[in-house]
Amino acid sequence: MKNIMTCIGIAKSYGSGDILEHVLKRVDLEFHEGQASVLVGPSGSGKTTLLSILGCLLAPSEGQLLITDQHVNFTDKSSLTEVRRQKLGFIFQHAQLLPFLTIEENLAIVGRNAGMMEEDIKQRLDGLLHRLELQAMRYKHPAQLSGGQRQRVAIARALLHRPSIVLADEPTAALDWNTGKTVVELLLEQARTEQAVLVVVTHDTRMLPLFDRILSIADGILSEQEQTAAAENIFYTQP
Ligand SMILES: Nc1ncnc2c1ncn2[C@@H]1O[C@H](COP(=O)(O)OP(=O)(O)OP(=O)(O)O)[C@@H](O)[C@H]1O
Repeated sequence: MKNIMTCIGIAKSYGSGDILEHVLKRVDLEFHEGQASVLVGPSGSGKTTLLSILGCLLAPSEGQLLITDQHVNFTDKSSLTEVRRQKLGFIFQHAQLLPFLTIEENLAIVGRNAGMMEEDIKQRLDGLLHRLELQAMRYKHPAQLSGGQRQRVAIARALLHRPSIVLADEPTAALDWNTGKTVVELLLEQARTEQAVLVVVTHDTRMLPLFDRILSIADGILSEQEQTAAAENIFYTQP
């Protein structure tokens, strides 16, 4: 399996002097194409911090991030924007669609930012709207959609430009369990179809068995749990 993203000795601290907080101590990780990881840990353990570094939104204090064998230069703003537009897709807790644009326009803008041809954008849009059962929403505005429908649009938007990495921060936190599970299943299915690396932060341990690997952060240290053992542990310990 092709290696898409590598963290080498990534550390992150906030503050300075006596109030220096070491949120991530040393993260060494590889992500392979088509691999879906879930990132868990207590509140404040550094999940969003790590996801932000992987998404080239936040510079690490130490270490290197490689995306498709290229070192990410966190001091070069224009190359960071280029990496984000070409290689990354994001999904947040709230879909964060542009309210004054239709669903079609919200999606097309991502393709244009990535430099795709209009014909390619149209074909890609048609395909994703069909796969995510959103055709009827095409000319509607975000406010006319339910929370689950908006998150399905957010999945389409994250995938439109064929990114090699898709990052999702609490994508189901604003949804009920059934809608949230459907959204995560769709996200997993679509990311696997596209052979993209998927990393999802969630507090919902019921989602864990759906993923290929479970990454857990505690006290600044990231560890990987065996999928079967972790899933069994969670099922037996849940109230
Ligand atoms: N910009 C910042 N400046 C200073 N400290 C920060 C900043 N961002 C995060 N932190 C601190 O870093 C720690 C980790 O925060 P982070 O948001 O990454 O955790 P998290 O695991 O995603 O938490 P949650 O599950 O509650 O969303 C917290 O103690 C937080 O207060």
